Amino acid sequence: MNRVAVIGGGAWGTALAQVAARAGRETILWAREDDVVRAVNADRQNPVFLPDIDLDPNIRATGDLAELAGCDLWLVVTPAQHMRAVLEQAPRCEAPRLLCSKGIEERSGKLLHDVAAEASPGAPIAVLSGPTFAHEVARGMPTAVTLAAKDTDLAETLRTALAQPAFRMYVSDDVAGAEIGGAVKNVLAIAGGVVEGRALGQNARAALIARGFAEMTRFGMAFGARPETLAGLSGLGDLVLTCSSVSSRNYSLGKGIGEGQAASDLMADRKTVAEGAFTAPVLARLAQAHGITMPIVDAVADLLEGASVDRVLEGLLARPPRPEGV
Ligand SMILES: NC(=O)C1=CN([C@@H]2O[C@H](COP(=O)(O)OP(=O)(O)OC[C@H]3O[C@@H](n4cnc5c(N)ncnc54)[C@H](O)[C@@H]3O)[C@@H](O)[C@H]2O)C=CC1
Ligand SMILES: O=C(CO)COP(=O)(O)O
Repeated sequence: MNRVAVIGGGAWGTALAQVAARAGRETILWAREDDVVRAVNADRQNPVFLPDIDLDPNIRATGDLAELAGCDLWLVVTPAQHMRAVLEQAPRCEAPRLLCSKGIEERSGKLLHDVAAEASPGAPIAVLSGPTFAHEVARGMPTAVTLAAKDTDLAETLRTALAQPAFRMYVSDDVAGAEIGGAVKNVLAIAGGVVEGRALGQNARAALIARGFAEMTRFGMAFGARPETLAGLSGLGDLVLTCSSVSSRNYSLGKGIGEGQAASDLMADRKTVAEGAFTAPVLARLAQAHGITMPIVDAVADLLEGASVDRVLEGLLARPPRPEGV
């Protein structure tokens, strides 16, 4: 695992390149934007997606996917909706793919490990997920994540290659659980932002986190996740993080909606990705198709389509009472 490729020069890809370089790996960061490649190589900075952070000299950027062919491990950090296309353009090789993006592919309804398996036949797949704001990880601040692979030897090998005292990796074999937590929390973080933007109060925030977690658990259990994974770093841990801070792009999007701005205006011209906006419609669709009740997710999907905050809130508060268990 000496040569590590990071595919995606956004905030999270750049932060993970820091992690790999600090672990002593020769690290190649593939970025789509020429100005990112230039700035990383010339100035050791990524001013476009992760400003004001000095990057490790062991990171070299490239805009050429062909250069990744000789790498021993690929960290895949594209936005979820672009993962398939980027992997299909990348050279064929059987280096393990560690998927670090969070989402569900909108058009197929597939989790990202299924997308990656189709786009990179023969390559082993693992997933990294958890409460990880990129700017904190890039600065070396203490962080813990879930690293999941069906093959537990692979998970251990990847952990050994990347883990550091301030980047703790907890291994698991629950790939679906790790992915579902990260995908669903992005949608719930938008709702968390609406609570803030509408000044609905701290009680409402706590209710949202608890009832949102019930929705995540219902969905996860139906799709093969284990409850302890959902209650861990990649589920509840990340839900708490992103429902509490404007550092979350999903939360900020929801905050703008709660303050009365149109979701379409907020989404237009965004350079950074708010994955929850793409996951919400497909998650709502999958839940409906499988008879899983997810009223908060449905509410977020409606808000993104332009429904009024007051009407959506009224609908949620008028739901008939039910027993608390999930
Ligand atoms: N930023 C963070 O703190 C964290 C992000 N993630 C996840 O990592 C993934 C990537 O997010 P960030 O690095 O934050 O991105 P970002 O929001 O910083 O940057 C946007 C990224 O999208 C890429 N992009 C835009 N259009 C594209 C296209 N047509 N094809 C391929 N790539 C395209 C850009 O090149 C850039 O890398 C997302 O799934 C996100 O949920 C996960 C954990 C933490
Ligand atoms: O996934 C994240 C932290 O774990 C980042 O959240 P946002 O994409 O909402 O910024």
